[in-house]
Amino acid sequence: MNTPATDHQAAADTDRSGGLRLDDVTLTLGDGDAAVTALDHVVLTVAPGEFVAVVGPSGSGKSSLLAVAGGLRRPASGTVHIAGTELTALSDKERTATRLRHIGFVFQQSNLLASLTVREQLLLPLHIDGRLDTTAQACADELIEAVGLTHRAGSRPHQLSGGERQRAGLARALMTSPAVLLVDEPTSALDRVRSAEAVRLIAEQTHERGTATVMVTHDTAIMDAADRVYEMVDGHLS
Ligand SMILES: Nc1ncnc2c1ncn2[C@@H]1O[C@H](COP(=O)(O)OP(=O)(O)OP(=O)(O)O)[C@@H](O)[C@H]1O
Repeated sequence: MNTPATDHQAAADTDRSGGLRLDDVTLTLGDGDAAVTALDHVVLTVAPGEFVAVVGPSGSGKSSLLAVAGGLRRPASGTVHIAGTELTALSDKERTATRLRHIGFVFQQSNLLASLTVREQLLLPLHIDGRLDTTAQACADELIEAVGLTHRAGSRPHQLSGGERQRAGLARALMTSPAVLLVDEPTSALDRVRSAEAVRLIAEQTHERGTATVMVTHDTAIMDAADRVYEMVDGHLS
């Protein structure tokens, strides 16, 4: 596979052979009597091009799982590997650099910047990084087309529907051609039909671009598109 997104990222020399691996990961939040075991000896491997869904009720540890997998939180014990790199062995600075380069996040709220158009949202990180060349622009246009927003490329978030904002958030997350894509409850703002569409699009992009994707959700109705489904209960993954 050789998409413009991967071409563009060639310089980043991501080792995609690794995907995502969590080994015996435990996370405790809070102190003393208020301490909660948010992740309890979690083991999870997601291969490149694989779409894994994690389903669980509120408070079961889904957001904690994404925070640890994405290097936003350090686990109390266990290891996290991303694209062949042990995230848990890195300094804070190295971890941030690895996160920016190799991990894409799609949040519940799409977190788009109000003043920017869809196309500008995708190009902003490269602009800041001084890497805004024609390849980057072609990559942005290709991703915008892939998520069906070409006709909305010049629109700002307030001019978009909830589903369109989600799709813009997905395109933005894919812009760095991440090895790992972490998706938090992509459908909370959407109706049934739009939810199914959003999840199908994530599955399609995962398979096409070879990302190792984890989607957490409490919505059991949207799991059909996933290659594997896990259940999270009280920090346990099974
Ligand atoms: N800062 C904190 N201090 C103490 N406990 C916390 C803290 N943050 C979260 N928790 C607890 O950790 C557990 C896991 O929380 P987490 O947010 O990962 O669950 P979740 O499955 O994502 O929930 P939701 O679906 O409601 O977002 C919960 O019991 C929660 O109350």
